[in-house]
Amino acid sequence: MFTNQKLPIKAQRVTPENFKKYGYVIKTNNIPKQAKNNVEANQGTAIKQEHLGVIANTFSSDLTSTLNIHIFNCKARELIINDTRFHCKVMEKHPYSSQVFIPKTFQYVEECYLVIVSLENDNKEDEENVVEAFIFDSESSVIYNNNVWHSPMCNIQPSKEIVSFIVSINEVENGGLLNCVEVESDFYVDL
Ligand SMILES: NC(=O)N[C@@H](O)C(=O)O
Repeated sequence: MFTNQKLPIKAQRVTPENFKKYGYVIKTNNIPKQAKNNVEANQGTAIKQEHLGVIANTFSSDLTSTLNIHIFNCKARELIINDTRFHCKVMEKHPYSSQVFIPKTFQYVEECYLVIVSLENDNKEDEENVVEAFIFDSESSVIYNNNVWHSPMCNIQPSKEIVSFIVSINEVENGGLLNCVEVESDFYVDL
């Protein structure tokens, strides 16, 4: 799975295109003038940018799942080698729900958080996953598709202040592994 990565993974700046196979990137705080998904709303008092992402719910219909809202107040993560390298020790996934993280900071932060992802592979447990890492600014939200492996949220902002994220995810009460599967990992990401 994630304990035999040969070299540190080099993080890249995220775009909707390079992140597409893992989920969605939603840029807030900018109203693209000619975006194809702009529509007028609220009797002309708002510009709606619609269909920017999907929060999937693939729980079995015989389970009661709820689309919950949480806030994760994420502390700055420890970075080594002059704040350039992150040691990823845990990966997790939500088998039956997407998960969205919407950051809130008091000012723009170019390198705000690190998203480390990997697609579920159908091969054996002992085969290494392909992992990619992306740097998000503080005006970009992330939606992880269900069953996409990801590191627990990783605040890398240089000021070392807490970054609060509004988080939404479908969950089954006391669902345990139905809601979240965690595995040990041991690899490095270079910012
Ligand atoms: N993704 C993340 O940071 N953590 C959550 O999935 C969680 O439920 O802990």
